[in-house]
Amino acid sequence: MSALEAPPRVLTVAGSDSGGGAGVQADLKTMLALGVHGMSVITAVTAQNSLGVQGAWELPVEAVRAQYRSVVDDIGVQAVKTGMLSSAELVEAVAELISGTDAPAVVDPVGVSKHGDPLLAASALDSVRTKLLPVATVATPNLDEVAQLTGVRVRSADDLRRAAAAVLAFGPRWVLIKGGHLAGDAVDLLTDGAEELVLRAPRHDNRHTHGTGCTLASAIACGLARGRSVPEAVTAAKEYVTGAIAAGFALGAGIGPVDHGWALRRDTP
Ligand SMILES: Nc1ncnc2c1ncn2[C@@H]1O[C@H](COP(=O)(O)OP(=O)(O)OP(=O)(O)O)[C@@H](O)[C@H]1O
Ligand SMILES: Cc1ncc(COP(=O)(O)O)c(N)n1
Repeated sequence: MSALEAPPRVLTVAGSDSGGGAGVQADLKTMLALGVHGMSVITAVTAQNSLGVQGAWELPVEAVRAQYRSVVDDIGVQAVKTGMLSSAELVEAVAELISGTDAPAVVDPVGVSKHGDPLLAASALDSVRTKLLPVATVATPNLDEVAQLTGVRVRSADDLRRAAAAVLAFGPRWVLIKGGHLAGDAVDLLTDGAEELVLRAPRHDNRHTHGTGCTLASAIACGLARGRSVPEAVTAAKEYVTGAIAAGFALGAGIGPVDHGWALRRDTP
């Protein structure tokens, strides 16, 4: 890239995590580490730290729409990533904005935080199923989100295919079922119903995993913005998040963040 050439642009539509480990903060750090220009539409502000979510405040839908239009109409995007959307009204507004944007969308259907604090109203689940998933290029639910959205409970890696089929029925082009909450290797399944890719990484015995899901989805969006195929982007993103988990560090008294900067330091003695 020459000095005058702009990097690919990626937009996150997500909530703010004051502790800097998940949400918009994780997304922008991932984008910096992966060499794209990161931009944000903030949907909600959370008071959050290593112990949990102490408060959450949603933004008005017109503030979300205005941020999105400001970015897309002037700067333009090569990929969009969504995270915490909080309410049915915001889910539906964001789905409509994405459907009018000519760029791939990675949808992380964030339901609850690692500590079990709700980040999406129960009344918004149906809008996620019927409005948001159909506009996703890739949806990246974890096992709790799969259960909430489809009723399918994954107990072992053998159940991942059934979970993927249930999510694909809502209309995303691809689904990545994240098996990070299972025991043993960290196994995820990517499929579009025809092609299938199993992504396996050794489980790192590290409790500092705050923000894994946000980081993975953002890294996928970075790959798509560079013009990579979905399997290529997901493979590279899995490698990035695995390294970030291996380097996760303690902060505060609870669960610390993954290290978004690990790949930048990889070649530094
Ligand atoms: N201990 C671990 N070691 C290696 N990889 C892991 C570990 N925990 C999770 N992963 C991987 O991290 C990625 C994110 O998966 P996870 O299931 O944690 O998502 P998530 O629950 O949405 O994340 P979060 O809890 O941050 O919202 C997946 O690729 C998963 O396999
Ligand atoms: C604003 C925001 N968005 C997403 C998450 C999910 O991340 P995690 O499950 O690691 O807490 C979060 N905690 N906060």
